[in-house]
Amino acid sequence: MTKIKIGLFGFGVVGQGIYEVVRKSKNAHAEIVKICVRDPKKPRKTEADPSLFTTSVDEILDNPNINLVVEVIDDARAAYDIVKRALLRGIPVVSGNKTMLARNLPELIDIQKTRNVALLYDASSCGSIPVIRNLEEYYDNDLLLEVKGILNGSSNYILSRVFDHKDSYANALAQAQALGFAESDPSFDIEGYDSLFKLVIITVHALGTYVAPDRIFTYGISTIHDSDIRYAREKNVKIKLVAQVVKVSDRHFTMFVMPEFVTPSKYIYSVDDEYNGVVIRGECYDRQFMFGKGAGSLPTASSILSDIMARLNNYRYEYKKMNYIEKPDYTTDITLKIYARYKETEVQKILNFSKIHEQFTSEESNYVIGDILLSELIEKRSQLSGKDVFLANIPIFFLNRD
Ligand SMILES: NC(=O)C1=CN([C@@H]2O[C@H](COP(=O)(O)OP(=O)(O)OC[C@H]3O[C@@H](n4cnc5c(N)ncnc54)[C@H](OP(=O)(O)O)[C@@H]3O)[C@@H](O)[C@H]2O)C=CC1
Ligand SMILES: N[C@@H](CC=O)C(=O)O
Repeated sequence: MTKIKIGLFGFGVVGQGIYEVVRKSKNAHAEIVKICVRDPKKPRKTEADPSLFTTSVDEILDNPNINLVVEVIDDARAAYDIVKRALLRGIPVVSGNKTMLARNLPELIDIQKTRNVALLYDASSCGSIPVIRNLEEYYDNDLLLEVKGILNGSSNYILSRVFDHKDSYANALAQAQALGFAESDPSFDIEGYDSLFKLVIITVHALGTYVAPDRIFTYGISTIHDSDIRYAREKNVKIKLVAQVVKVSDRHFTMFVMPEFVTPSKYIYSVDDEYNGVVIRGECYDRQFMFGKGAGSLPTASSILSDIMARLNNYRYEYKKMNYIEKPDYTTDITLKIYARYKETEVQKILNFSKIHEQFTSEESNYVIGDILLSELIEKRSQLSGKDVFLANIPIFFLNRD
């Protein structure tokens, strides 16, 4: 069996976890031979031989002994450059970088095909949960109707702390950062972009279709207010940041990321802290549920280790669903029922609701519950930025056969 010789990019939260799990694993037949970082002198929790460190990308890419690149850096542009160069040289890559992947997947898929080289990235979506390989291999048919869930550990950790432990939002965010769950720029977590990037990747493996991130409605949790939490408690629901890709008819699917009111009967209601939960719904089997740690050093590293081991058997994604004869098209022409809470901003002057179900005004805050087109939300998204508006989806069942 060929030993895997790894050139590792990044030695932060995830990189150090990889170093630990590779050392622990007796059957990995893998060894980290070089580690590229920004600052080799930086003090780190995990001790590694100083001679392993470099700041030179070429020192890894030009090393003929290295037969696998593992990329876990927090700079998406630099990551794109490293991963593309490695693949073009025929060096297989394992990456956990969802920002880089979601922005560049079509090109990276093309390079994998033309250069006959593998890029694996299960750790990029839902940390330790093997969601990508399952969607790619097990759900390799067109019975899949929906993939929906909590894809971001940090925002879920914050919501759990605020909701269940009455912690302050700022404190909970600081904890998510200290525990290594949050992105270097935590606005990616709390504004929903991290969930969005994961959803883009998941959709490629669920339905065989790439939708560029800027075409997808994304709303985060940063504007959540005590009154939203009170409202949810009164209704006996929890607020979760939910990402979903759903077939709305035989010919169309939709996708979006936004907070959602979740009732106790739903699997994701009990997904707390940094855990993620993914519900997969299909034509003949109703629902299946995957649950596990979505962020953190060792959980993420264990997923990277699984991809490293998969390379021992030359595993690669085949993107079979991209070649399906009939694939559903992306639509934003669907109606959602949403809760919009605001104080100063006159939401109804910005958002055009097709139907109002409920309205409430008070000195502290106001809300409206109404029906609205997803396309309208996308069009008006920029007008809501920086405003005192919190949105939450009130789920409805979509599938109408056409
Ligand atoms: N944290 C988590 O739970 C998860 C993270 N991920 C993803 O993994 C990646 C890494 O995350 P995480 O470990 O948390 O981030 P950290 O900030 O902890 O570590 C980032 C590492 O990248 C290195 N780095 C940054 N830019 C460069 C560059 N241009 N060349 C070489 N090295 C560079 C840094 O070097 P230096 O140390 O010298 O500054 C650091 O070692 C991100 O893409 C993230 O989205 C995925 C799943 C879970
Ligand atoms: N910041 C991410 C890390 C894992 O992907 C998260 O909180 O889920």
